Amino acid sequence: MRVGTRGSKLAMAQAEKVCRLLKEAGVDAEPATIKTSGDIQVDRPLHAIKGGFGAFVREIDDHLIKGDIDLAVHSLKDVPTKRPEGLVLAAVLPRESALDVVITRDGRKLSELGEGSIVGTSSTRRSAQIKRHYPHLLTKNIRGNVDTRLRKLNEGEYDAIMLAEAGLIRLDMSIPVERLDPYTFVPSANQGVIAIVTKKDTDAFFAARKLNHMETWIETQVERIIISRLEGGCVVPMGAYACMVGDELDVICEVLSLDGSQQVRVRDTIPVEGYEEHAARIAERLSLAGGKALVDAAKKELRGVTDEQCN
Ligand SMILES: NCc1[nH]cc(CCC(=O)O)c1CC(=O)O
Repeated sequence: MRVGTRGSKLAMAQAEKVCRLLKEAGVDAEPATIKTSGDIQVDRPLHAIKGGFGAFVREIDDHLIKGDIDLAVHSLKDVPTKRPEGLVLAAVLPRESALDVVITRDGRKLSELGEGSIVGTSSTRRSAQIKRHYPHLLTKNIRGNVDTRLRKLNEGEYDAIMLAEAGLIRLDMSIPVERLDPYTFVPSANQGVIAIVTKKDTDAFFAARKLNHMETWIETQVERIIISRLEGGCVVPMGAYACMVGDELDVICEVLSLDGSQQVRVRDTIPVEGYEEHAARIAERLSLAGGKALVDAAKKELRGVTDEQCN
């Protein structure tokens, strides 16, 4: 089985992990790196690349459809909820960490940074959350892989950077971080989860299925139902996090205005049984409480901006 992925260090680490797990399950698998337009045009800002971030996933999907590869490995949060005809989400691996973390040069926490300190992030969700919870801080776009971001932090261009803890874990980087409370800084839907996409009902599909982690599947489906109902896409400041405890799910979701001045959130516990309908109802509550209006306002303001970086 050829396991296709982008050429970034993180993507390759994810594909290697899937290959290792497939082999342990008795399936012969090897990684196949695909250079996407984003990897080729590294010197251009991401928003200048046609299609933005979702384009990477679509390019890999095209190779899957053509049959160049048998399985595609992605970060689930980058995989749009609408899938091309014939392709399916076959499996998700156990969630490593849904949390966002903050890294500073001297180990200070976000709350210890002085007035006007600059936090690097390209996610509209993260910058809206920082503006809301720490209005004295500034946010500034940052691009590049984790190594590049750390270098920019160390060179003093930023006082802090905020990113997904899962990326650091997958790259085996043990650096001191501040782990942010997910009920304050609600993570992006599906953050910290590796996904395997295949053609429907193929040998590759059934092979991938063996790796599926049911608890993570249910949590991430709840999150996907919520974000797809709000139709925010990848760039709107929105978070959704579901955590399964026994036969219940603790769910929190929120939408913010781009400047963080407005925030609508819903938190509730729902039963695992019938989770699809319960998740849809939570989405409806978020929408009616003003979430939909915030999504539409943010989309309008962001018109023309493609998914520069998924939330
Ligand atoms: N938006 C890009 C992206 N897609 C997946 C991850 C991290 C790994 C994950 O969440 O699975 C990242 C980087 C980040 O948000 O810091």
